[in-house]
Amino acid sequence: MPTLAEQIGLARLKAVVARFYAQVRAHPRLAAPFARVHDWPEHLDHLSHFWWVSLGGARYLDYRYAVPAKHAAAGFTPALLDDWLALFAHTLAAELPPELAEPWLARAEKIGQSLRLMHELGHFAQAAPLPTATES
Ligand code: HEM
Repeated sequence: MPTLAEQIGLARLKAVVARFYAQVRAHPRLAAPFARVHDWPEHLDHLSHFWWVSLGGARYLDYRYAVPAKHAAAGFTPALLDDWLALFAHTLAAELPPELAEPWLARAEKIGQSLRLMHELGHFAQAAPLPTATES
């Protein structure tokens, strides 16, 4: 049974990732946090590899991801995650047949839940100074 990554194929996966981030950069709320990305070709390479491996493909890049630190720095919030997931669902439905789009979206939703939990547990607050007792 081929993995989901293999069923999609690397070229098609890369095209989905590129289209998604083009839409992110034009989105009224997601564009601002993503303005911190300066090397878009590199970001797209890293994200394509991230999804390839997340969907069962073999690693082909020697890159260490720093997902909590980067999302803390980017100002991740649950509301932005809702925007992100809605846009991702839209891109997947436009680019892929449902039997490939649906399991990919399910994987994204699971990762989104982990990010939401990290946010709730305060992992993303470490990059910012904690409020002091005198501030209310
Ligand atoms: C399920 C949803 C999401 C997934 C799977 C995801 C995944 C990732 C991954 C794998 C990276 C690369 C990290 C690295 O290079 O070490 C990344 C970077 C980034 N993500 Fe997300 N992300 C999600 C949601 C969001 C949301 C809601 C925001 C809004 C703030 C966001 C903002 C960013 C930014 C700005 C970067 C680039 C940071 C930098 O290079 O400095 N992400 N994301």
